[in-house]
Amino acid sequence: MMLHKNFIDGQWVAGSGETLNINPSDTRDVIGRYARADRAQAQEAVAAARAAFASWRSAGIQQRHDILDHIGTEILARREDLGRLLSREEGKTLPEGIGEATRAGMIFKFFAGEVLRLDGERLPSVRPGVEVEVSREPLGVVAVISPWNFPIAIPAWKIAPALACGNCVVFKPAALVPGSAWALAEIIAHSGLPAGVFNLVMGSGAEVGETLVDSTQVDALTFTGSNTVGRALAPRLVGRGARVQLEMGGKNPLVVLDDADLEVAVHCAIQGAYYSTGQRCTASSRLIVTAGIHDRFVERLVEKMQALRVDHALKEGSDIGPVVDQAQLDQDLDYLRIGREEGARLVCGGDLVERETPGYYLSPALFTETSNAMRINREEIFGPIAAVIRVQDYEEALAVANDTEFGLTSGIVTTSLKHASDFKRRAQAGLVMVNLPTAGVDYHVPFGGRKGSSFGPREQGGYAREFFTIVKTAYTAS
Ligand SMILES: NC(=O)C1=CN([C@@H]2O[C@H](COP(=O)(O)OP(=O)(O)OC[C@H]3O[C@@H](n4cnc5c(N)ncnc54)[C@H](O)[C@@H]3O)[C@@H](O)[C@H]2O)C=CC1
Ligand SMILES: O=C(O)CCC(=O)C(=O)O
Repeated sequence: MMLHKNFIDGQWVAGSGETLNINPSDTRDVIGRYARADRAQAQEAVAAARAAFASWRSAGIQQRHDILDHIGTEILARREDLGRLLSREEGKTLPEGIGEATRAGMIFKFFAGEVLRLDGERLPSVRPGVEVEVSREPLGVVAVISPWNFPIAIPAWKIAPALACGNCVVFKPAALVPGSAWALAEIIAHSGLPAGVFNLVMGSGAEVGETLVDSTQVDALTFTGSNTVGRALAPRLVGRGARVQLEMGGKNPLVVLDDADLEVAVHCAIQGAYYSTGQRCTASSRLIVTAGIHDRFVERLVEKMQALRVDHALKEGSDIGPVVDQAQLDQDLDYLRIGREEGARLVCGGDLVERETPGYYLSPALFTETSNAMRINREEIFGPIAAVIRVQDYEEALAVANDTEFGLTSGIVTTSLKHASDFKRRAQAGLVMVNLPTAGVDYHVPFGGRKGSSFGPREQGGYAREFFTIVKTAYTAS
């Protein structure tokens, strides 16, 4: 089996060890061998990025555009294969895997266009005879640390804007999903980028991640992952004057009001809570339902949940793939136990399921009779588990929705324009969804949360430039 190497300074290099990635739908299926970088290699990658910066920052915008556009074209041309690899490695279903690969291609295309749109401003000065220009410059070396749940889209929405703005990149993917990261790196490696502008170092957070965080040659870190890790890393970067952007967890509410269209409400709950095995930071884990529709909603939701097919991610007809690995499955099972101990009623699912292939299969679970104070409603579970909270009216629903330390996405299902408009104004979240699932976002508009979910400027869309560039104000006597 071929060893997939790290990519440093334009060269493919073996690491100090190897990682095997395993298919969570069939644990007998070893997908590949991936080089594991150590601290020294992480430092070499940073040094290569630093050395490449001077020329890349001044590379013409046509060259930058063409390279990013080419990467996007390649990803789109290979989206079926990339999607298949992604689904095999991460466990989301094949349509979801191909959808994610497509999104990654679109992201590179979008940021190719952004290269041409990185504008500045020219203003009159308050002093006669002076002109003011405001321009944007790249930061330097950007470290990209990404999680396992979106193995190609999240790296794409960090790497593409970083390069578009003229930065060099050192990319450390999650150890569970090196395959998608390597495939993306291979496409980037063949795109005509000068050596050192993009580097891949696969390895552990403790070794490679920590080295990037503490390297004085790294100017910025863009991180997506757990709240615990993100919160711990941020002060270290800020302390040495580096920039940091964090996207972390969510405990996203979906409010369902009495006047909701029942089918829309159930569709949003199923999509938001259980698709992608609930392993999305945008997942709806709290279903906040007013009393008049509560019983009908629960009954219809359970009916639909029972029809969901949990099976091998690559099998046709699978709605929900496996949980990503044993550790995440243990975490999910722990929360199922905690929910029961807290007095919540498990009305559906939560069972380990046996399929033809040995995998981490868990049936989607629904708790009812829960309160917002319970741990299952306060902590991010990151699995196919949701809880219904019964409320009396819209005001209570809104208060419960906002009563969380997180603030990534917040959804409402209603036919009332008044309540929808009010919710858009008062939901304490970075993203608000009306009659749509809380998960599933566009690639050309800002993405990010409030409170404990995010830190720093938004990702994606034109707003990404706020993080990946630094502003300069120049005064000229005319
Ligand atoms: N909000 C989100 O998008 C995500 C949330 N999670 C949550 O986090 C839990 C654990 O998942 P993990 O993938 O292990 O998340 P994690 O936060 O441990 O890992 C995310 C990334 O950070 C790296 N990392 C870990 N420790 C580091 C350190 N000390 N220094 C630098 N880099 C470090 C990891 O190698 C990975 O690339 C999940 O069960 C879930 O609750 C996980 C993935 C995504
Ligand atoms: O829901 C989406 O489309 C994005 C989710 C996401 O970024 C995440 O789970 O990390």
